Amino acid sequence: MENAKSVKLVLEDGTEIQGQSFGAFTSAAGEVVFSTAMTGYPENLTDPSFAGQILVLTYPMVGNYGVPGEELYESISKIFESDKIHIAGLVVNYYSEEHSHWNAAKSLGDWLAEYNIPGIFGVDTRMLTKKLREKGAMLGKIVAEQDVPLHDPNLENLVAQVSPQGVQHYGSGQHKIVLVDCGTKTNIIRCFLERDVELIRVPWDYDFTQLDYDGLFLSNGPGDPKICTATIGHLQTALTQDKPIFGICLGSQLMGLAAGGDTFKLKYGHRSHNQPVKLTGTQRSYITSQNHGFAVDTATLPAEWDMLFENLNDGTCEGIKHKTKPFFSTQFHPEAAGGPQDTEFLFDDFLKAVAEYKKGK
Ligand SMILES: NC(=O)CC[C@H](N)C(=O)O
Repeated sequence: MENAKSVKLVLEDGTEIQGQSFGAFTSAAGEVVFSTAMTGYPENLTDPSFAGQILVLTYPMVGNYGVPGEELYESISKIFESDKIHIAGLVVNYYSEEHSHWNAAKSLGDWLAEYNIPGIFGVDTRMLTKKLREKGAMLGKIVAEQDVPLHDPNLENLVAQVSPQGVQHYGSGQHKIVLVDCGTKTNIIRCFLERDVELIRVPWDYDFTQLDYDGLFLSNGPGDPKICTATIGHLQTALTQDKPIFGICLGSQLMGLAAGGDTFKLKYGHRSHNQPVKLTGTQRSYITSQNHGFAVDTATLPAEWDMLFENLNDGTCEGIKHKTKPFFSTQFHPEAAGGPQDTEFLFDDFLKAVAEYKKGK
């Protein structure tokens, strides 16, 4: 892009990297994390789990396929993972303002500018990623004209910021599922609506234990799971009952905490579309889409819980399950968007458990 203004990326260890501005010419601070996914920026940027984070994309050329226009399906987005961009800033190597794709409606830079989100290009993202891998995810900022202080988004209740205010209903299928929305990706809603489900979407701190439902689902979401004490409290009540429970990503961490286990912050997290996981007790592995900075500490799980999936790169917990009750979770994203859809069958497994629970009632 010609005539782009200069901006810099500053890390908490003092590193300063000069680059050029695209998107909004403004300053922003956050936690700097990297994703090695090769595509999927429309999905990633609108995933509420990225709230507060400055995202570094290691794929060298970004923007080529532009950004699609909005289309609605059952009053939710058909294309994006929520109704706005959630990242705090974007860092890329080569930015392509020029784009070409059958459903592109605008450039990535124009889309970022619409939401007042800064981007910086011309950064050696591989050098930067090596640094983040060695030192761990760091606080950082993109600085345009005005300097801004560093701040740690994980100290804030980000879930409260991205969770909806009220209750919404979708679908008219036979299984009544409560979705606790801690910042859900819309593809989770789409995955349910493609199945035989009536969905009741409730805010993160809503007391769903009072509702009449057949199965409980806990969504993904931003920040440190330990901040969601209200959700953990309601979940503890649900764990004393027998209705099936399924959690994804933050939802998995909340299940681990409610069960009495602990979570910890990974050095630099897992963010990509090709993370291998192994199903416990088998030699079966799956390639999964992931975006998380925290994980359940398997060693702290109570005796009635097991690790369900293990990450084959670093051995960390990628899901848990109760030994006797129909409660399970994945740290990865079976709904994909972006990434491989190989584990979408877990939605069917959950609904099978719901049908069995209803039969046995
Ligand atoms: N995608 C998610 O739900 C992320 C969960 C949590 N915020 C983490 O970073 O680990």
